[in-house]
Amino acid sequence: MSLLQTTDIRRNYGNLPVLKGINIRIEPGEVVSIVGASGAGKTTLLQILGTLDRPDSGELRIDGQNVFTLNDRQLAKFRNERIGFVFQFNNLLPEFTALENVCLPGFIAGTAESQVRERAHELLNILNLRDRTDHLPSQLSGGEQQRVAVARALINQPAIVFADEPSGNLDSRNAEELHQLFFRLRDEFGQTLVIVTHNEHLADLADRKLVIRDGMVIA
Ligand SMILES: Nc1ncnc2c1ncn2[C@@H]1O[C@H](COP(=O)(O)OP(=O)(O)OP(=O)(O)O)[C@@H](O)[C@H]1O
Repeated sequence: MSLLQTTDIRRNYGNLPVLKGINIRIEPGEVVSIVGASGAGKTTLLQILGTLDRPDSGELRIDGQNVFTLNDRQLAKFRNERIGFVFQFNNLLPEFTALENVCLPGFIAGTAESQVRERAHELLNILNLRDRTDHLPSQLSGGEQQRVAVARALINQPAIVFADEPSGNLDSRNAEELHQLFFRLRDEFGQTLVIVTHNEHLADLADRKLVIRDGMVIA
């Protein structure tokens, strides 16, 4: 069974059809890029795949769960436990340290504090942030902040991670480092990732590239 499967997902904004019947499958351990012109519907699709938005019609299964049959509370719990997110602007909480930011989704999930902290340290080590655990976001470089956001996305061992323009705000060296990190997570941990990007190099490095045009997957 695929890790993620959509059936005829449609989404309109008012009378503007933005997604016109999306059918995709994503297999465990794949890095899939989503590309397409501005306004093609990439972010709208990613928001729906990440269960942050509901489609007007169609079905989404993640890890065997038909997610839009869940009510909002059940869906929020599913999202917290099974899905990780990395956004262009990392949304780290400015008054919390790197370690605390990484721990937060683990605490929300109700996992034992000692277990969450242990895993957060482990992730920060893996992401080469061992010396940055007690820094506030403002005391970190853009690349470091984004790696903290990746650690936060991984704290609950999600089935899948969605990233929307994750390197859009980074210089080319930091962007390249972040891209290498995504592939390391795939290779070392079998992590599944779906990445919306305008970065052609990253899009081409992915195991598979989905091209969205005018609300449809054309390749
Ligand atoms: N909340 C909203 N209300 C109304 N229209 C919206 C809303 N969000 C997106 N749209 C419209 O839906 C279409 C698709 O937007 P979306 O953000 O998904 O495109 P995109 O492919 O991610 O573009 P970009 O590469 O510029 O980020 C656009 O025409 C956009 O104006």
